[in-house]
Amino acid sequence: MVQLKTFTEEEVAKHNKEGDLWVVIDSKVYDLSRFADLHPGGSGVLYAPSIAGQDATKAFFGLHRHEVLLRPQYTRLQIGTIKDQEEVIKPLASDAVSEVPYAEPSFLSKGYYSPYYIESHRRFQKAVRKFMTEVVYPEAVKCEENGKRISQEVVDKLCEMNIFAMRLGKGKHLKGLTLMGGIVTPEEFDHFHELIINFEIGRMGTRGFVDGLLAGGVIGLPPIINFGNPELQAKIIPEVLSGKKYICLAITEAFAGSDVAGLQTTAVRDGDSWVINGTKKWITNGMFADYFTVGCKTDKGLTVIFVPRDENVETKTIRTAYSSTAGTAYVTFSNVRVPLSYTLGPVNKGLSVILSNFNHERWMMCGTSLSAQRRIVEECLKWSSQRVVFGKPLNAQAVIRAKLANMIARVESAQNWLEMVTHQMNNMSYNEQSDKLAGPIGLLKQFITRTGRETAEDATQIFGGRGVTAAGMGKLVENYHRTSPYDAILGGAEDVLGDLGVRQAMKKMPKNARL
Ligand code: HEM
Repeated sequence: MVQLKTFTEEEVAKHNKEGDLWVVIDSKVYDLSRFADLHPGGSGVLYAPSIAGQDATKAFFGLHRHEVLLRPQYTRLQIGTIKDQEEVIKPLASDAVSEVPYAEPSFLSKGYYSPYYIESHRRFQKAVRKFMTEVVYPEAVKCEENGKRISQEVVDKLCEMNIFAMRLGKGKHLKGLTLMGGIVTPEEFDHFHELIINFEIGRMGTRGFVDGLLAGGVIGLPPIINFGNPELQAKIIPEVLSGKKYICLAITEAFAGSDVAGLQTTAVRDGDSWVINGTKKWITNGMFADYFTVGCKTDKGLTVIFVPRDENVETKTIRTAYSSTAGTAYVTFSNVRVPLSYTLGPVNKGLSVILSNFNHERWMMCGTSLSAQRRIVEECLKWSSQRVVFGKPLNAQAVIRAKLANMIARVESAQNWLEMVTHQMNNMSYNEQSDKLAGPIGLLKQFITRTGRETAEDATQIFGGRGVTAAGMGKLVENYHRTSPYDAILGGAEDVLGDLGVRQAMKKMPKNARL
């Protein structure tokens, strides 16, 4: 390693003009003489008397994210450090938690206790955070921007840790698998471990990639696990869990969304086969899926059928407000023929197969969505303390503090509700969950997505123009503001879910309840 020189502030101050320009940022001396003309913010700003040859730390952090300084092309600009000064602003270690108040769920905050999380969860969280930071995050940023699907290399690493399998929850599909390099056993793995994965995914702030990260499989594979015939299960489950094949769920159509009973894709029996015709819309991961779990109209109801991609299956990209890394597709089935043995669950009773998936999907979205919302709270707390306006930090303004108070209260209340529901899931049988949790999960998802949009609005106001700029300081806020409506639609529209919650409560009203 090259030993960096040390300089005094007086020495740095002499380099304060075009062709000979140094600045100090957080005790580090940068030679910007040649970079000035390439600086995205222009060269003029760098020659200002308060910047050229001076300590520009405050100005720098009012305009750039710390990550700018960590990019290899910019770290090279550092020529030394200031004598007897030490850097204060350091990047977090890849497994570290943020110390910004409310940036993490309270079980991760120093000195706080939790009734739900035990040592196994904390160990697991540390390992998942490290893996996500080192392996997945760089890929997330790249794919979110270029719109390409997740690379096979990263999928292979995810599958080696069995992260994809864990995202399906606890159960028989985990049997015999080594989870996160053996840090938890399949028997020990519970819905809090799973919640941790969802939180680590959501906090990346790359909403399109969150779905590109095989979300289609999280909802497309369970019908095979729960309703497929043994031969189909033996072939498809290992292929998908090992990342060799991709699967998605194809239910929604241009004709029917939340109104599943209105589907128009048909499956007609012909000897030992189904012949499938129709179209599906908004199919997450459809662009790169090898397999489709398809909701079809049959003679007396709905039937769910497993369909491998062949020349009669066509997928076209749907351009949406989030990144096309999610692989959102319009799918056309033209006389697709599959064996009757590919039927998932009872013929004409597919609605129960579809509904059986919903609670888990919605609960998963509560986790990723709330985590994204919490990340925005962290962004706002940081920004409002480092941004100086009218000579004071932004958080010296009462109106900003009032917005922060509401944001914090929203994530903390949703977190506590979500953890309570997760605790119930850990203790209830599947049937008890269907009976008792469909309503609360619907209401909780409505609460998280609605408050998410309020937080997106508040955050955009706090960040100003940066909140609508896709790169730089406000990039996470911009991404969140643009994409938070997704969570209010996918997995059941917000209003429909709120209504479901209330209808479930009405069903359970005691017959003798009177004021
Ligand atoms: C090592 C030193 C510096 C590097 C590597 C650097 C790099 C960059 C980069 C990459 C951007 C594009 C936006 C982003 O990605 O955040 C930018 C924008 C900018 N920079 Fe710098 N910069 C440096 C120092 C400074 C300093 C000392 C100032 C002080 C005035 C400054 C003022 C600006 C301004 C005004 C913008 C435009 C910000 C905006 O559009 O919101 N930069 N800089």
